[in-house]
Amino acid sequence: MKIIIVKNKIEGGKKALEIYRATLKSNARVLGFATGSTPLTTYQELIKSDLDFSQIISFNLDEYVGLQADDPQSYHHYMEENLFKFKKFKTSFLLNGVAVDEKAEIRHYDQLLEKYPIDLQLLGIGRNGHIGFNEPGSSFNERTHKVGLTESTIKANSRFFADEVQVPRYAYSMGIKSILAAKQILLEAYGSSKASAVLRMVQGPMTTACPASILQTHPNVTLILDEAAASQLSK
Ligand SMILES: N[C@@H]1[C@@H](O)[C@H](O)[C@@H](COP(=O)(O)O)O[C@@H]1O
Repeated sequence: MKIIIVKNKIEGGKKALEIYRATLKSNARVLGFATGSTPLTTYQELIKSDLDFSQIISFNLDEYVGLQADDPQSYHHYMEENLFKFKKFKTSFLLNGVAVDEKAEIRHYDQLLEKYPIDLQLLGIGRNGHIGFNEPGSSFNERTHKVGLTESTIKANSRFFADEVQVPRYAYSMGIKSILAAKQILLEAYGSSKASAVLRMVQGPMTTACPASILQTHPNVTLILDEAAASQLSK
């Protein structure tokens, strides 16, 4: 894993932009995006940049089950507001949170991912080490699937909702196997609340108890961390 330490998430966004620039230059055609507060400065840098995404296909990691695309808390809405309305993409694939046939939706997403392999997957990390919505205990061998969210994730994500009761209890997520299939992975983590998850991801044993620890096996992972998120790593 290549680790880049930055002062803060603003600087992190600028470093991430350099990585996107290099990736697009090397003819990448498919980008995988993430949601949450972490990638926001990266999206701001992409928006301000001269990068052209009009020939780029994008995927998103996950979506809440039960939320319509235009629901303000949906990840569709997040992507629209924070990136897509400013930068035009060729096509953007997201899981449909209100699909009537859940199994067909999952199968379809896997087929799309197989057809358009991801060149660069952006990730955040949950405080419990989850990536996408692959919670502790998730199999390393799963592709897209439906997950029940843990209490800690529901609590952490409730800050985006009026109250905790409104946080959906289920989500669709690309699985660990789909994430590992990306040619390159960029994970960003900022703030002391992520320090223990970062430690377990980088220096802990590889275990499903910390889903992000599997990234130790991927040949091309870059971490952008601020000093607080990196504070528990041994030098
Ligand atoms: N499904 C998302 C993850 O993709 C994200 O990485 C995580 C951390 O969010 P934040 O960046 O807001 O800390 O939250 C959610 O659970």
